[in-house]
Amino acid sequence: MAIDLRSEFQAPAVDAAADAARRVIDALVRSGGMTDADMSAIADRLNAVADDLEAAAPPVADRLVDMWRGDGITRHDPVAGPENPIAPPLEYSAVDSRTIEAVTTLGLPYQGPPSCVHGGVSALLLDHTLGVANGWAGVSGMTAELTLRYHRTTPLFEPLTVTARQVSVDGRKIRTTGEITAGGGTCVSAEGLFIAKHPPRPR
Ligand SMILES: CCCCCCCCCCCC(=O)SCCNC(=O)CCNC(=O)[C@H](O)C(C)(C)COP(=O)(O)OP(=O)(O)OC[C@H]1O[C@@H](n2cnc3c(N)ncnc32)[C@H](O)[C@@H]1OP(=O)(O)O
Repeated sequence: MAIDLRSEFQAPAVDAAADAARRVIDALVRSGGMTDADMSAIADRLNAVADDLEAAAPPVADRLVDMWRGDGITRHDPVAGPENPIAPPLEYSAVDSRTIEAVTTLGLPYQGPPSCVHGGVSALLLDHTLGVANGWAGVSGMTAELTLRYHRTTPLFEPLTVTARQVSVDGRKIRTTGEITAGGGTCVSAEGLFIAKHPPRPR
């Protein structure tokens, strides 16, 4: 069952623009210096798009309030946020009442070792996914500790399954585990300690 706690804030045109930006990021990294494209002209065109966006954008303080409307999963975060071009984005499904998963395939912008996912990117995906699992299970908090074990390299260009499960809640201490698997094998596993605390939302 797909987890969709943000349907009231759907913005298909915004998501489509973010998707286009993801294509641009991927194509830029893929091109590097090995392209016949006129990169100076492309830089001018991209800057023209940024000029249009900046001219029409709200003050940051107003946007921060807007980002934190509602109580569900955010739309702007760097892992699952459909409106954030640096998010793959992950789309979560419920496995059971305390477990969630998402399947994603990462490309060149997320590379660390040759043809493999950067370890910091794996940490980002797991931190956030453990946090969302906590929200899904009903008690969430902030990351106090995140312990990772990199069992083997995590491949680019192959489907990755990112899973997280809330294991226990003891007072304010929430313990959550997760892993990234590829082809049925564990690439990265994570253990997190979260403390039930919620910074005030911008108003
Ligand atoms: C649907 C919605 C989806 C929502 C989905 C959203 C998903 C987003 C997920 C993103 C997660 C993040 O990246 S969060 C961002 C990264 N994390 C942070 O920035 C956190 C920075 N740290 C802090 O703000 C603070 O240190 C806290 C909140 C972690 C704890 O501070 P505190 O609230 O003052 O609590 P404090 O009294 O110190 O500690 C409470 C108890 O926890 C223990 N404790 C505290 N920290 C630790 C620690 N590192 N290791 C061990 N134990 C610790 C203390 O010993 C104490 O135990 P005892 O004496 O009671 O036994």
